[in-house]
Amino acid sequence: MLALIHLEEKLPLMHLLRLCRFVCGVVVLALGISQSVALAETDKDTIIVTNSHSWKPFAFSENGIAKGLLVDYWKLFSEINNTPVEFTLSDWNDSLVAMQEGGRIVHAGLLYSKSRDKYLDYVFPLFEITTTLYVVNDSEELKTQGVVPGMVIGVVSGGFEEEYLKMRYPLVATMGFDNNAALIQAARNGKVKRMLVDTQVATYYLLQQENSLGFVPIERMYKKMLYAAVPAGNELLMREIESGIKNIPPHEIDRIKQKWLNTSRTTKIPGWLWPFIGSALLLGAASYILLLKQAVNRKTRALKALNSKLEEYAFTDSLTGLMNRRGLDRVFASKRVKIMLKRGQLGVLMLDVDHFKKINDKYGHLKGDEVLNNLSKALNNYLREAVAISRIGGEEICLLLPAEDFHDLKVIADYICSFIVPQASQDGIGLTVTVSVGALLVDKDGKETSLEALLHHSDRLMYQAKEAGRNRVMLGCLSSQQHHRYSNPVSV
Ligand SMILES: Nc1nc2c(ncn2[C@@H]2O[C@H](COP(=O)(O)OP(=O)(O)OP(=O)(O)O)[C@@H](O)[C@H]2O)c(=O)[nH]1
Repeated sequence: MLALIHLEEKLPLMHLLRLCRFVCGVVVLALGISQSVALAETDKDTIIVTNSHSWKPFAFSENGIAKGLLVDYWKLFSEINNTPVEFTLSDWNDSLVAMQEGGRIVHAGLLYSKSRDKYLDYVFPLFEITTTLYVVNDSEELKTQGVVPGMVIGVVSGGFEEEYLKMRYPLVATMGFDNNAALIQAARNGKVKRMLVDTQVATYYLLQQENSLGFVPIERMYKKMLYAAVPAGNELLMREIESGIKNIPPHEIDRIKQKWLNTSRTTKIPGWLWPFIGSALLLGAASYILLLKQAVNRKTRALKALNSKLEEYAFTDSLTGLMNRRGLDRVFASKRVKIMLKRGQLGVLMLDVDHFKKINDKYGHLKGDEVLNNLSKALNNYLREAVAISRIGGEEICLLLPAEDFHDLKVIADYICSFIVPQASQDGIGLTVTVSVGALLVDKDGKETSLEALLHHSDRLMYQAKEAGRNRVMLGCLSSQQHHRYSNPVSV
């Protein structure tokens, strides 16, 4: 620099310009170097992540691929912090040896112990883990025994379980296995009767087996945190891991825990099962609705039939099957009768069996019933034109018939008395049936057209027929109150 100043003093302006260009070049070069240093800082080196290759569900190797809760955790760490990681899973002891060799290496998760403290710096608590003593399920004695001196307990070599037992139960013998898979296999083969294993690991392994109850947990030994650890003294790596872990959102950690710690055979439902169950439920519901609809329709039809039957019963006389008084009311209210009334074409006939009491007394009540039945059948069979044939009293039958005038009414009444009524007689036992009839022609001039009134007038005519000697017809017209006596040739 002194030399440069010296030059500045001596050289003219041209040289001064050249000097300026040189200084600028030096500055640009310096900037370039500092930039490339900064680039090297962001382009992070790969971190080796180590753990066991048989510690399901925390870390394990399947077909050469690293899997498990801790593997997912460190993959997430890598993604979020843009730091490449590489998994080197091995037997447990080898993973600890690798940590002792140092370098840019992280132990994915392990328990704190004094012996490990010598070569590890623990960074961050990751997950809680419980460790349980398991015994074979076939011995009640083993199940109730607990930990006693001299007993042999299977453990993973170099694992915290081994260290824990030696420290807490120095008189207990341990049988070491390279990894959890080997330990559990030995337990299942009957080589060890007791084993001290992390609860989550045992649950995961045992649930994969057919006979999951081969081993039972008898005592929870401890509950501790799993830590991430770096080789002792590597401050820079420790800080990088610590700040990187803090960047991981808690819900992502929960998701990973959910994925690995809630895994069991019972929850493994194949993907196709849900749509299948959905379709089956839909189909079931649709069939149920259809069946329900059919059942409701069937029941409605049956109910309708029953209702109409009940209705018919309500309008029918139970002895003769003729319509009763209610039935007569219904027919009288019909359009057909209204038209007949309007046109003056309705005949109302009141029939009363003569000396019916005598028939009952002489032949018995049942024979009296039979007479009523036979008379009803004959009326039904031969009076097709009748609008109504109704039994309205004991032996009283009322007929509504079309009749335009007295002549019509006379012809019909004659036909009834001389042809239809005798059908109820039983000549073999000397039972002759005759009736007295009140036959009312409802003239179109007639003002009073209620059924009550018509029955009353026809009844009066019928009683006149009785008074006149029975077995005869008394004709009458409502408007004129004219009565025509008509005698039937048949006599009692
Ligand atoms: N068998 C039978 N008898 C009945 C029934 N309903 C009413 N009677 C009987 O019919 C008889 C009617 O008698 P009455 O009203 O005195 O008249 P009758 O004997 O027919 O004499 P006249 O009507 O005056 O010709 C009574 O004895 C009643 O018990 C019935 O459903 N079945």
